This record gives sequence, structure tokens and C-alpha cells, in this order.
Amino acid sequence: MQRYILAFDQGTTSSRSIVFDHEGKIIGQSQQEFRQILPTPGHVEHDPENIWRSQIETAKGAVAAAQIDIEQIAAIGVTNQRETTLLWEKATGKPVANAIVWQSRISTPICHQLSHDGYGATIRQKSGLVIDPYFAGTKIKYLLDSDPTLRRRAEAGELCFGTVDSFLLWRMTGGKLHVTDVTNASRTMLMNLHTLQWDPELLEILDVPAAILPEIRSSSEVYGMTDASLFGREIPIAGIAGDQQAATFGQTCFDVGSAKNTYGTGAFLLMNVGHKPVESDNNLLTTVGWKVGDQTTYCLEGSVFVAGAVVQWLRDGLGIIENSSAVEPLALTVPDNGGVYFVPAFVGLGAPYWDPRARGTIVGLTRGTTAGHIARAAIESMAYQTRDLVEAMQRDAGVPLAQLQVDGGAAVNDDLMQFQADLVKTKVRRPQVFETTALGAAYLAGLAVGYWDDFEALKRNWQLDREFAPSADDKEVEGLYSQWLRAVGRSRDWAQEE
Ligand SMILES: Nc1ncnc2c1ncn2[C@@H]1O[C@H](COP(=O)(O)OP(=O)(O)O)[C@@H](O)[C@H]1O
Ligand SMILES: O=P(O)(O)OC[C@H](O)CO
Repeated sequence: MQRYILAFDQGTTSSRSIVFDHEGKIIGQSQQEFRQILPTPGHVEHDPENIWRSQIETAKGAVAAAQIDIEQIAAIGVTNQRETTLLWEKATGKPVANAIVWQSRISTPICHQLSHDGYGATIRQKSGLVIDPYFAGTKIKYLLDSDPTLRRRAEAGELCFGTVDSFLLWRMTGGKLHVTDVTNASRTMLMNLHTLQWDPELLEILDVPAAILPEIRSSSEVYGMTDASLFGREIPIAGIAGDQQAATFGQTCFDVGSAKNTYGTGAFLLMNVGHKPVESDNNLLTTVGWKVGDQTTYCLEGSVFVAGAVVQWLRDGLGIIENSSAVEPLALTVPDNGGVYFVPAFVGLGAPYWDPRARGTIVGLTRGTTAGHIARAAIESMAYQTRDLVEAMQRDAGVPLAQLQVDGGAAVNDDLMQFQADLVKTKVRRPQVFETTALGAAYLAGLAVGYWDDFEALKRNWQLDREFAPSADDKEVEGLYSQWLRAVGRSRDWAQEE
């Protein structure tokens, strides 16, 4: 009987599930967008039931699309939008609040207080993170501080906290497992990067009761079985990783210095730095890449909050395109950006600026500006933000990037990829399967159940789709980039606290 691996990829804007074969090829897939809840500017929520339902429906859809029997699934790997924070009742599995999404700035005042109280150095040294509302820790604190009943119930051990992976595993196993993996835990601001355990001092600083936390496990092991009622039989759940770490694994960035950039809702550049955490001198994050067996691999990460989402805004907010791919012909109606720069700081700026008060800015408008220029500036913003990350990464590494492997929904855009290569002055390489996030989760699960033997077997599956080589004039590129930096300056420190 032919066997396959099923990957759950629970993303920010959609849930998808993909069935992979032994060559890492897609056999069947299914995807569902779900509702973004935007209660106030800068705050984003998801309905946990939407997350759960869409994920399970797509899992069944992917198996149906693959035209295989559920018996043929050897294991399930789970990957997820990271940092998004959920609280649910231990007794019933019922969420007690909407999920607070990673993009949400709701805990900005808590972050200001932490910085003011001088916790920055301790938090960075222990968790590898900077103080920013992005991470789960201050989101938990926000939820517990805003409702004394929740805090009391949390302290009494009646509630569970989890990132999306934990919530899915809890539900998939009928409440038997409350676990997470090291990569997701490394985004909470509560895990000590050196011990890979919850850190008592960080818990105290953030006022988080230990009773609500899941157990931290590796990224590749059999955590447990799905409840038989879900798919008609028990299936081993054998891989978990945050989506950006999973993409790095799916891109087989196993060598120190290898790096990938994912262009999804946001953009996330991760570079493998080996088996010891490396602290950034340039405002990047230190994070766990994966833990397989006893070996932990660490990464440096640059996180950009709005990348592909800027195209969604052109579609849903501004209404100048009907669908995402229509941005390409619109941008090609003009020969260049016409001096227009678009800093999509809708929810502040992430790395390397870490400015929760920055807001979206379009500068350089003239009477001659058209929708084409805005579209072009929007696309270019993904490449400029990536250049900001590459600059920081290269300064930390002390050497230029040898190449950049790319993936994610917006990496389909050839013009963007060419502009990216010109701007970072290195080869940009796109693999044939650029659902690398799901692929990484499949690889982690497949390794745990012996579906794949080792990392070398995974490496052999990586196939090039297209390589983009830098070809632009250096002086021209530097001129454009220095204008971008001026535009970033205009976007900063704009929003005022209520
Ligand atoms: N042709 C395109 N050019 C630029 N961006 C695109 C294009 N097609 C899709 N996108 C963007 O890619 C993103 C979707 O990527 P995906 O990897 O599915 O995201 P996520 O996992 O964050 O939900 C959307 O934000 C969408 O606007
Ligand atoms: O869902 P994505 O692909 O936008 O990824 C979100 C990141 O995990 C946030 O840190």
C-alpha cells in the first residue's frame, strides 16, 4: 500500500492541508480562507472555532482530492501561524476569548511598561526576542489583566493557553494532549532559549501562571494519536513547527548560513546559525529552528508584519484590483515607481525597526501618480522590507548571503522576485514546490515515523523552479533604496496611544 504524509498548515488568512508523497510532491490539497476580525485599528482576532473547522474540513478535502484512502496516511504534521494566542477551558475545550492574532498591537501599553521597567536585556538574553506586542507573552497578560475571572480561573488551573498548534492538538486528540513544540514556544517570550523550558523569571515578569502552559516537546516525534472519531481511525501526529521554521526546514536549509524568505501575509527571513543560539546585534530575533532527536538548530529571524497583505489591502481596502494576481498587470502599466514609496506599516513595523507606533504611509504622490504606481510601490515594498532584513542579517553574519531561497503566496510574482534579486544583489531561487511550509511539517512528521530516513533524503527532493540573478545597475539600486529608507522615516512613531 502506497503511503503519504498529511500536513496541516494553519495560516493567518487561510487554513490548508496538503498530502505529500515520498518525493515531497503534492498529491492533493484543499484550502479555505477564514474571517479576519478587526475590532479596532491595529487589533486583529480570529474565531478559534473558525480555525478548527476550516482546518479539519481542508484535511478531509485534501485526502479526497488526493483520491486516497485515509488508511494510507502514515502520519500528520502540523504547522501554524505563530504567536497567535488562545485560551480555552480545560474541562470543555471551549475557547474563553477570540484568538489574539500575532499582528495585533493590543498589548502595546504592556510592552511600554516592560521597557520602562528595564526588562529589555533580560528578555532578550533569555528568550532571544525584543519587547514587542508581536509575541504571545504580552497577549496572555493582556487577556488575563482585562478580566479578573479569567486570571482567577487561570491560577486555579482551569484554563489552557496555547498557540494554534497546541489548540489543534488538544482538539485532534479529544483533549488528551496539551503540548507545543520548541519552535512555537520560542515565540512566547516565556521560554528560555538555552534550557528549552518555561523560564520562571519570565513567567513572573509577564505575570503568567505556569498552570496554563503546555508541555514543550521536540518538533519531530509521535506526540499522540488523533481521536478515532475525527477521521474514522487513529493517525499518529508526529511533527509540529511554527510556519516560518517549517518553511526553513521544507527548504532544507540544513547548512549553517543557508537562508529562506517567505512572502505570505508577512515576510519572514530565517537563517540557520547552527546548534547554539546567536544573539543579534542588529535587531533580529534569535529563535529555535527545529529540534529533531536531541539536536536543536537555531536561527536568526527578521520578521516583517505586512508583505502579501499589502496586495490584499489593494484588493479589499482600496478596491483597485479584483484579485491578487491582478496586481501584476496593473504594476506593469507604469515603467517604474514614479518616485512613489509605500511603507505598509499597517500594524507598526517589525524587524529591524520594532516600532509599534509606525503606520502605513504612501509618499511621493504627484498629479501624475496613477493606480499603477501605487500597485508598483506596494509590490516593491515587499522587496525593500526584505532588503532591510538582509542588511541586518549580513551585518550579524559578517558575510554576504550566498543565495536566498524563496517561497510563499507572493513568491509567484516573477517581477517581484527579479526586483528582489536586484535589490539584495544575490541569487534568488524558487523551488518547484513552494508550499514549503506544509512540506516542512510533513518532513518533520515523516522523519519521526521512518517515512524518510534522514536529512539527506529530504535534500534530494529540493528541485529548482526558477533562479533570478541580479542584473540592475548598482548606483540606481542604491538610489532607490536610500529613498525607501527616507520613506520609512516618515512612517515612524505616528500612532498615538489612547
Ligand atoms: N501575484 C501576486 N503578487 C503579489 N502578491 C500576491 C500574489 N498572489 C498572492 N499574493 C499574496 O500572497 C499572500 C498569500 O500568501 P500565503 O503564503 O498563502 O499567505 P499566508 O500563509 O500568510 O496566509 C496574500 O497576502 C496575497 O495578497
Ligand atoms: O500565516 P503566515 O504565513 O502569515 O505566518 C505568520 C507568522 O507565523 C507570524 O509570525
